Amino acid sequence: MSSRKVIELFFDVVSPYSWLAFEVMCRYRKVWNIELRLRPTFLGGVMQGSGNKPPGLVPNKFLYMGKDLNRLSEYFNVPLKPPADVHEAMFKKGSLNAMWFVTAVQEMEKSGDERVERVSRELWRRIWYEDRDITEPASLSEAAMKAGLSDSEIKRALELCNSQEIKEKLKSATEEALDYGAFGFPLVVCHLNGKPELFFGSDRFELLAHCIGEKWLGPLPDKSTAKL
Ligand SMILES: N[C@@H](CCC(=O)N[C@@H](CS)C(=O)NCC(=O)O)C(=O)O
Repeated sequence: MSSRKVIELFFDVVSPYSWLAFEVMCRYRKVWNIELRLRPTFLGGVMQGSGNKPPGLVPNKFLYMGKDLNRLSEYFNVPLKPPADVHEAMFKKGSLNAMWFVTAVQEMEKSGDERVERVSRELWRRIWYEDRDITEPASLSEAAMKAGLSDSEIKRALELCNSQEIKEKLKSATEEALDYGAFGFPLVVCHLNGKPELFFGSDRFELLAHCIGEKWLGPLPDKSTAKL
C-alpha cells in the first residue's frame, strides 16, 4: 500500500461551509488512504490577513447563501440551520473564544484528534443548528460535556483558553493558513510529492479526489458513518 497522503483541514466553527467539509473529510478518512490533520484556525484573522471580506456582507450573496446552505444541508446530511440573527452570531459575537477552546482541547489530546472532532461538531451544532451561544464559558462547557469530556478536562480546557500559549497557537495556525495562501474557509491542503495543493470550499471534493488519486463517492461514502 502506498504511504498515506497528509491532508490538513483548516476550519473555524463560525463557518457553515467548513462544517460540511469537516464532516466529509471525517467520513473519508476511513475510506481514502489519507492522514487527516484537523487544524482549528481563526477565520476572522484569515479574512483580515488576506484582505478579504465575508461573503455574507454582500446582500445578494447573503440571500443566495441562505438558500444554498439549505440545499447543502440535505445533500451532505449535516443539520445546518442559520441562526435567526446571522450577523450577530457570526460577526458581532464571532468565534475567537470558541476557537481558543478547540485549540486548548487539541493541546490536551495525547494522540489523535478524537476530542477536537467531537467538540468542534458540538460547537457547530450549537451555532449552526440550535442557534445558541458559543462565546460564554458555560456554552463551551456544555458543548464539551456533550462531546464526552470529563468535568476536569473541561475545567483544564477553560483555563488553557486564557493562556498566552493557546492564543499564540491559534495565531500561528492562522498565520500558517495565510502562508499557504488562505483567503477563506474551509481550506483543505493536500501534501502531494512534498508540495502543498490548496482547495478552497466544500465543493471541490471531486477535484481533490482526482488530484490525490482516490475516488469521490459522494457526500456519504459509507452510510453507517453519516449519522449526526
Ligand atoms: N463555494 C464555497 C463557499 C465557501 C464560503 O463561502 N466560505 C466562507 C466562510 S463560511 C468564506 O470564507 N468565503 C470567502 C470567500 O468566498 O472569498 C463552498 O461551497 O464551500
